[in-house]
Amino acid sequence: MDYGQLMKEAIEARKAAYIPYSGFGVGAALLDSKGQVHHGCNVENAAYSPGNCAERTAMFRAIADGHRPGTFQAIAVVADTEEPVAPCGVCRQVLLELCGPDMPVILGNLKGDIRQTTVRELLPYAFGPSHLEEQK
Ligand SMILES: O=c1ccn([C@H]2C[C@H](O)[C@@H](CO)O2)c(=O)[nH]1
Ligand SMILES: [Zn+2]
Repeated sequence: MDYGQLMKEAIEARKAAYIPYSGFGVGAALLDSKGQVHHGCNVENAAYSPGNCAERTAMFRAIADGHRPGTFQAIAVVADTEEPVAPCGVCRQVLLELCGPDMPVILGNLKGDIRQTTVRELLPYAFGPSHLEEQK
C-alpha cells in the first residue's frame, strides 16, 4: 500500500473521532507487517486528561489485536489543519516504543498536503527502551 492510500485510510478513520470538547478530529492509519491497516481516532473525555489521541488509539488497537512492537511499516495521521498535523509529545514517545525510530510517519491535512518524516526526526535525543536495557 502506498502512503497516499494510507492517508486515505486515516481520513476514513477520522470520521469516528469522538470530539465533543475540542471539535478537533484526528485520524490515524497504522500499516502492519502483512499490509493490513489499523484505524485510530481521538476519543475525548469530560475530565479531559483521560482522552486518547488518534495515533495511540491505532497503535494500542493493533497491539491489542496481537501485533508486536517493531513490526509496523508506517503510520499516517490527518486533521483539518493549515499545515500537515504533527503527533503530540506523548504519541511520539509511544511511537518510539511500539514502532521504533526508523518507521516512516506520514503527516497530512484534509487539503491533501503530505509530509513524510520518521519517529527519530519527531523525537530526537529520545529516552527509549534501549536505555533500560543498559541497566540489566
Ligand atoms: O496529533 C494529534 C494532536 C491532537 N490530537 C487530539 C487530542 C485531542 O482530542 C484533540 C485536541 O488536542 O486532538 C490527536 O489525536 N492527535
Ligand atoms: Zn498524541
